[in-house]
Amino acid sequence: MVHVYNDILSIVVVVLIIYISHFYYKYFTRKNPLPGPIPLPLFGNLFLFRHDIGELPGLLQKKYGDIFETYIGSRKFVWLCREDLIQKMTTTSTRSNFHNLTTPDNEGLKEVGLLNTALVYNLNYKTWEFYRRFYARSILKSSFNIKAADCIQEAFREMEDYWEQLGEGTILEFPRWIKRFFTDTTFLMAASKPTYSLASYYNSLFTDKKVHIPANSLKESDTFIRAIDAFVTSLLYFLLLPKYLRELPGLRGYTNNLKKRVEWLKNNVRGIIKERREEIEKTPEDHELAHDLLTMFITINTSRDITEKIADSLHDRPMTDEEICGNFMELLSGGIDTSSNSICYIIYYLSHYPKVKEKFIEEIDRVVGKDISHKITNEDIGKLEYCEAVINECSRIFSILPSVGKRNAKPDEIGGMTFPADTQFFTYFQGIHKHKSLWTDPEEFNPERFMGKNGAENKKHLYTFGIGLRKCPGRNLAMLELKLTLALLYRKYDIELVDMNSPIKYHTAIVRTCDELKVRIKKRNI
Ligand code: HEM
Repeated sequence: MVHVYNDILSIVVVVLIIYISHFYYKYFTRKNPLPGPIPLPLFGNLFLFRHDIGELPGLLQKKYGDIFETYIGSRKFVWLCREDLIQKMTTTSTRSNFHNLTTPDNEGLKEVGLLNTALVYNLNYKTWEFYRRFYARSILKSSFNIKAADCIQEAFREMEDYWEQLGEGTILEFPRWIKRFFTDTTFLMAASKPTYSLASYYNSLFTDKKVHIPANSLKESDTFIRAIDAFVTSLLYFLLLPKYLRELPGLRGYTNNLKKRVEWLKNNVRGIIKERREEIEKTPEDHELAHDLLTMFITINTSRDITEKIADSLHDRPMTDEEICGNFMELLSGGIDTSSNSICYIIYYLSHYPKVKEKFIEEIDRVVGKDISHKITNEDIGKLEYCEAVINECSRIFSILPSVGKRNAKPDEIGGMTFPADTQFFTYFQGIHKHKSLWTDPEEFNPERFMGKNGAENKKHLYTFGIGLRKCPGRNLAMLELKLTLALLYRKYDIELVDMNSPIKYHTAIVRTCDELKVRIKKRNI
């Protein structure tokens, strides 16, 4: 018996040695070798990802230069950290050679049901163009900005009421509040429906006066937030991690949990769509329908269409429930984490740069006025130039999405090297945003670089909202949300960090997520 075991063990060892030798033979004789950490068989450089994935490429850039490679499992990823290396990706035509990172047969995305469902992982340009057209004629329109500004101010008033109840000077865990705030505003804009997420967070604190929330909503709103988080994580997790790693004993539970939460979100959104369809059917033809994104999705190219002439000969059909569901989920996930985390980092930087903060508040007082009952208009927001420069500078120095993935359809040349079709690239925006060839004193927080005559030129090198064809369709709305929220906060309040010595605490899962930012909020003496 012992002999049999020894024989099996010898075979296993021989197979392993052959496998590892073959792996390294292939690795060291690969075409177009780039510098980068040496991968392990089966795992690649996965263990390096114990570092934050926003920071890791920066560390590797210092060691290996502006173009290097890493491996996840056996998949190779080429990192591009200098602006000239991503130039070919700036083209906005669907005939561009550079597309989203996914492939038409990505098994992970198929498994979680996120392939070709909406915009992000859609490789079918006929439907992708239809949805992009929808964004262009809805969210990017100024008429939608009016609705957005109303929703933001409504949710802000609610948040202030809770702060008032908690008492001035109470320490607030700001990332929790602002995420709830953007969840409520985004949902109000998208579906004119309350999610009670601010209310449920307030009720979860030790407060005397609880807010009345309809039964079930409290639990639903927390599950909802967790489901959106799972959705965002899944976008990267299922795209990149091969099945054999997702199914490892330590990861299987996590994988299943993500799938369960994404499924919960889908079912919930399907329910919301069904409810709204019924409401629309019951509304007489001569009555106005709710002016929100959900109604736009449902009525597009129907007799009740409330969108602005989206139809053309190529896009003249209504959307199916599954299309609406996919787009609605992306809309929610695209807008909440990005905006709420941006606000946290802006508060952090403003607190550490008092002169910038002074100028920033001076502009808000000048443009919006000190009358806090004044409803901030879109015209006011348009005039907040320095505020926009602060947002831009913050996203340069601490990029909220440090990198995005791209893939070439045909062989292409980058940096003097020819890459075969289907090479997987990561454009490392954070590296570009701090590259000495582009920026003077890149480590210095200086919003002035986005003001005046140099400002417009510098903005061309800022990739906050991505690049080329897939550039963020929510960018105008995002800018409006950030400027308005900052104006509402700073026109009325002094925001102090509780610990000025603490570095920013965050982790990156696509978006750099602020884990902790304790603040004290007091009314300003105005
Ligand atoms: C501060 C806020 C935001 C930032 C920093 C941001 C950033 C980005 C970036 C970097 C991309 C990837 C672009 C690329 O692949 O090159 C993207 C795509 C996208 N964003 Fe945003 N975004 C923000 C807000 C929003 C909002 C408010 C929405 C929705 C209303 C939204 C919806 C989307 C969608 C649907 C895509 C996928 C586009 C496609 O693949 O065609 N984002 N965003």
